[in-house]
Amino acid sequence: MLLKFTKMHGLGNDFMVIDGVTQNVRLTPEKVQQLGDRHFGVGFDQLLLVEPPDDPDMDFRYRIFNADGSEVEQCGNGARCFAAFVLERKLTGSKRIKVQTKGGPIELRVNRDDEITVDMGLPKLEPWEIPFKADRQSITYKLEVEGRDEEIAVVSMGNPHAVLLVDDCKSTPVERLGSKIQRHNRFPENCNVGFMEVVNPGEVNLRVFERGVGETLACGTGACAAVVAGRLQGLLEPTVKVNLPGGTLTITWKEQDLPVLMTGPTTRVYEGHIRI
Ligand SMILES: N[C@@H](CCC[C@H](N)C(=O)O)C(=O)O
Repeated sequence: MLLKFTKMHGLGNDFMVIDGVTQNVRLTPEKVQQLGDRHFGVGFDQLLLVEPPDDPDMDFRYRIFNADGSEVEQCGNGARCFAAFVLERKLTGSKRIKVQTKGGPIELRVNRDDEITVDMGLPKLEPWEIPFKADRQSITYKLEVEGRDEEIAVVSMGNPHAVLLVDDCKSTPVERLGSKIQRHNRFPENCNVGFMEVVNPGEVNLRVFERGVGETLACGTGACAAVVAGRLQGLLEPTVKVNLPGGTLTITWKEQDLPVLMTGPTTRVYEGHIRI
């Protein structure tokens, strides 16, 4: 079968986006891995599949696969690309798009063609919701890594995140620490690990070691989780500029019972087709 796709990115977090509304697409984890291979396939951090919704109140179903073939609950940068994709392909004419994901519903708002705000929903903080093994909910937890206690915050943005404060993002051993925390036995479904340096209450630097991929140039849900963790620790203002290696996102989280809003750009790189 000849499969049409679009290659896109959000701040260098790159995606193969497939229209599963007008094409009949069947993917296995092995197929996703082959397509995700940067030498033998298309190459991407995540594959995004647009499908018709199961829920009549929603406009689309948005499925997300990491490059290792695992299907996951949420992808923030992907959500912005998803909105640009469905508009460009005229799968919808609406600039407010309701999307069903494995991690819960989200709403996409298109401000300008190249800048999209996503209502990422409420962050979840109870340990069982992450999931994270702990007796009770707390703002931070001690986690033993390499024989030392690291202080982490845990947040679910639909998908699981650990967030650590660091003095200097650039010199942090993101891959070494990230891979240990990601697979720590207190995270039964593994997690994405963010290393956040607070520049001032309105700006942070962030690097994220993503589950199923490794360090990426940007992680939208990671940026949301970092701002939630920083706000809960009294370090950040309601709106924060999050500088990632691939560029900057604006994250707003005003209050506990309000959703997290993420604003940032999307880029279409090329369109292609591949025999699968
Ligand atoms: N790049 C993403 C997150 C993708 C999913 C993540 N790796 C996971 O396994 O949960 C983003 O922009 O949020």
